[in-house]
Amino acid sequence: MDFRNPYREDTSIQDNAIRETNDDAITSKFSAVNTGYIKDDFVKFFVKKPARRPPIINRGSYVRNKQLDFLITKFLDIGGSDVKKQIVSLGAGSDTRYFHFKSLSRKFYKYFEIDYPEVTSKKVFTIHKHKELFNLIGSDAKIGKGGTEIYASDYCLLAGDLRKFVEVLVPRMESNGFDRSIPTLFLSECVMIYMDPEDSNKIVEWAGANLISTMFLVYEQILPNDAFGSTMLQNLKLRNIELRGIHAYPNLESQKSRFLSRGWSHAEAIDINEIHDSHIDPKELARMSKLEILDELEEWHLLAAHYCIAWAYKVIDESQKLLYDQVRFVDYRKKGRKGQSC
Ligand SMILES: C[S@@+](CC[C@H](N)C(=O)[O-])C[C@H]1O[C@@H](n2cnc3c(N)ncnc32)[C@H](O)[C@@H]1O
Repeated sequence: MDFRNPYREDTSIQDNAIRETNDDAITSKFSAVNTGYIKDDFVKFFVKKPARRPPIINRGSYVRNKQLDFLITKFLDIGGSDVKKQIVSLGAGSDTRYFHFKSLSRKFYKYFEIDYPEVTSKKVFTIHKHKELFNLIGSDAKIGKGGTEIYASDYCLLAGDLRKFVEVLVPRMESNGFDRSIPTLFLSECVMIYMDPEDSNKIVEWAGANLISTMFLVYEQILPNDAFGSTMLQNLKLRNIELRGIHAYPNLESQKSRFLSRGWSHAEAIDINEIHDSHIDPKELARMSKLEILDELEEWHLLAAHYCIAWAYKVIDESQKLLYDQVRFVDYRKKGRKGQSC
């Protein structure tokens, strides 16, 4: 008799498929780096099979990376760069942001990265293999848990399942220096969208309830119900990937209310079209137009409408609100208008 639970097997097939999305993410970033859209000296170490992506994907990667980096930099600047701050990158995969920021001499009290052990073991291997990466972490770095984790003075890579964030991962972060009393940024870049909302909500609720000063930054898909959105879901389903969170947070309003309904102080959400058209420096747009031609404009607008960046902050001390209100994009349209009226 076969006692295997078919549903459990199904879950592990889906979990595997979700882990594989990490390869897509890093391949796309590498394509954008190689084509000249973004600068990052570390992505190359993590790519298994380099592939050139079409112009709309490269442009999307540019907007995503540039603007997430911009908001993270704004967070790190709150109160001055000497104020201790920590970052928790949920489902960090092969993300190279820690290395990129460190190479720019950015300081963190601690940068935590969390992913499944199947993913972190590969990251540990790559970091250990390349001195360009290992040297940035520092000579005191230790590898643990069977080669799936790294503990260093300002970096901590942990292996675990985000569905057990509060019960398992918070104690593990705390035994590795996580400090509830300092400003903390949570980053979910194409991660919570793969989780059941009951599980991802617990992370948002825990952060809002237990930290004195915190910011959450989300990049993920929206608009599942129009023609483009349902084709996107069908295509992913063929690869056993389900966007479990998209129906709970299907648009910009719900992306904001995910935080506001849980007592967060402030939330914003903008789609990639709006960011591209209003918040990217026109000089950068001109530079990109020389890299390659973006002639599939209709497809670009559709794609860009289906991804958003949302961010929220929660502070106990009201006076901190003024500091967090500075975490916002530059509005180049307003800048232009101001310039014309002078
Ligand atoms: C699309 S990749 C994004 C990686 C990275 N955030 C980036 O943008 O480059 C999604 C990542 O989330 C991780 N992930 C998804 N669900 C997770 C869970 N329940 N626990 C731990 N990691 C998870 C996957 O393993 C994968 O590495």
